[in-house]
Amino acid sequence: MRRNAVAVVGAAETTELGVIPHMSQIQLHADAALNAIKDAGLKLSDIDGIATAVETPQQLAHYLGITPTWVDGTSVGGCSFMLHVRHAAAAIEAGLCKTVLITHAESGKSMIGKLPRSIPADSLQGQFEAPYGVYGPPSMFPIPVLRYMKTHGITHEQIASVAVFQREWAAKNPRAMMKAPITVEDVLNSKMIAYPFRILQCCLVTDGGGALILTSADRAKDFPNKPVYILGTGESVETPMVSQMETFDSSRAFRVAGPTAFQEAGITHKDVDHLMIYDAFAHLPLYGLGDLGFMPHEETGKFIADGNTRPGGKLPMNTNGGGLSYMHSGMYGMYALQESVRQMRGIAPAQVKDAKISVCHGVGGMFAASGTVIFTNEK
Ligand SMILES: CC(=O)CC(=O)SCCNC(=O)CCNC(=O)[C@H](O)C(C)(C)COP(=O)(O)OP(=O)(O)OC[C@H]1O[C@@H](n2cnc3c(N)ncnc32)[C@H](O)[C@@H]1OP(=O)(O)O
Repeated sequence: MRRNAVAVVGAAETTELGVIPHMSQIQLHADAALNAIKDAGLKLSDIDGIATAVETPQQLAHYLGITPTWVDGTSVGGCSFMLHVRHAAAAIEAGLCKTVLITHAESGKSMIGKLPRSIPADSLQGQFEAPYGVYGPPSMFPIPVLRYMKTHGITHEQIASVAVFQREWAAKNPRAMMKAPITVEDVLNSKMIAYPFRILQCCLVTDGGGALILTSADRAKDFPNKPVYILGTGESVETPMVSQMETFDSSRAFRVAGPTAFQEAGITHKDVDHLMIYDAFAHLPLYGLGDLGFMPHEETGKFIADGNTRPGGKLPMNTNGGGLSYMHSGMYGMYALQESVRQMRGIAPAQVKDAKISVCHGVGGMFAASGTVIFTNEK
């Protein structure tokens, strides 16, 4: 895909975030979508492409009353929206549509208009993992981490520091759910959820959503906001079963998606001003830093614990507070995309000064899938 050929011209979250029991999931979708369309200065009828996961494109088109010429219902968990950006950019470049709405929302906390997730008995996970008690993220995600720690010499304190520094970012963000300062000791003394993860190392369960509007860069100058260009993208999948990962020391999907995006963008790691690494649980930024090639895995824990990703650090990461402190199950990867776009527009609550390149990396279905988008505000 050509660099900078497609731009984000609209971006918005739901009006409220957190606990929203008076809105159903599809209403949250519509709220995010209408806010993004307004942000782009468009009308609903201008949208000719829809990408969405969890709710299907047809449900969303019906609810919004539009008839798109291009749809994408790719649903690979939390990074679906990174893949939607990649697919939408390709579709716009190919002339299949002009203006794409990517939207995601969930009533993750209030469960209004949403069925609880279940693992089908006839799926691979249902047959070979769930019967052994590995059921759902808090019991699946922690399995590889002990092997990761042992192989790469990572300590519990280093992983706890991810939560501590993200809370520092969250304290600067009025919309973050959790803002009170925490220490490494607080994290390691908080309620045990699934060893080794304590509650402060697990993402929040919330209601909310967000949406993006993409169009060709040639048209982007006609929109009210500073365009944010798509410099590079990558995607991959490995396996839905944590027991079948090639290795616990690394994610194969990360190692494909991340470098593909860097290669497409034509940048090196030194060019990155701002980084979002999807943090459903506190260890994921370590895997991301290693697998995306920022540094060897052995150095990731020390790099974070030394404060390099905290406010004022040399690689600002998860600057809205991330899934651990901003909000998570509700927006999934959309919270990371929204923050990358805000940073590139220069309007983030904790704005990184002069940031020109933002890398946004997502994970889906535990380590099953991965998507990376590299944004820039310079054409
Ligand atoms: C799907 C993909 O593709 C990839 C992914 O993203 S997977 C991730 C999907 N999301 C998850 O798995 C969510 C993980 N988190 C959780 O399940 C829950 O937060 C949890 C099990 C960790 C805690 O739930 P719980 O024990 O029922 O806590 P709960 O009784 O709701 O709250 C107790 C207190 O802790 C707080 N709290 C709850 N979760 C918290 C969290 N994650 N971090 C910090 N504080 C939290 C609450 O605000 C509450 O505080 P008050 O007492 O002051 O009101």
